[in-house]
Amino acid sequence: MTVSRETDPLEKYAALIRKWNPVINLVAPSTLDQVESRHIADCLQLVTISAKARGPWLDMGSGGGLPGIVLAIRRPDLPVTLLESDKRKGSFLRTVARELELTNVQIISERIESARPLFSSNISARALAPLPLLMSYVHRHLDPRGRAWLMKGRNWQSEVEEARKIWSFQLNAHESHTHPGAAILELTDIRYA
Ligand SMILES: C[S@@+](CC[C@H](N)C(=O)[O-])C[C@H]1O[C@@H](n2cnc3c(N)ncnc32)[C@H](O)[C@@H]1O
Repeated sequence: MTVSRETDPLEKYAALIRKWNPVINLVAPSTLDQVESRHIADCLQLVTISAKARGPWLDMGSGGGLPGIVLAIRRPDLPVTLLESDKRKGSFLRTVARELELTNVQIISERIESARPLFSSNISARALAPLPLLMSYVHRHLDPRGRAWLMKGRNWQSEVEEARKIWSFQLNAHESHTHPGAAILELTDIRYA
């Protein structure tokens, strides 16, 4: 998957990340030259594997909008909510939504654990929290028939083992093509064990 220059809104998004990053630290400064090849490409994998997803989508702890903004750009048919407690990141996300004319995006600047439950059909999170804690966030905001898409690093198997001590769920792990050993965990039927 490549991001073509100039015409693609993803390229405008990458430019906004580069512009704001010195002020807000949206991605690690050491990865700023890899916004497209690392961060956006990582999120485009989620867009591909979730192609059949329908209904409202919630991205928790969106930060600079990864993967929520990428998803909103590529899936204009989905209403996408970005839940991010950091007010400055919220300002950045509002700027991106306005400049890219993303009419399917809503931003909520609250904490995940105190925001009113959203009962979303889909939930994503990237680099947010260890899986056992993340599951409690997902459980609060996911429709019981919904699907969670959790982007985890190479420790994902041990995180799943830990989470299964508290939670029961169906798991489909999609291997990452951008980060060796990492995976996107697709979870359904989430309940207390
Ligand atoms: C490490 S960053 C990852 C951001 C983005 N998902 C990414 O992959 O670049 C985690 C983000 O989650 C937000 N966050 C952490 N805990 C949160 C909470 N309890 N409620 C809302 N946002 C939270 C932080 O403000 C931060 O922007």
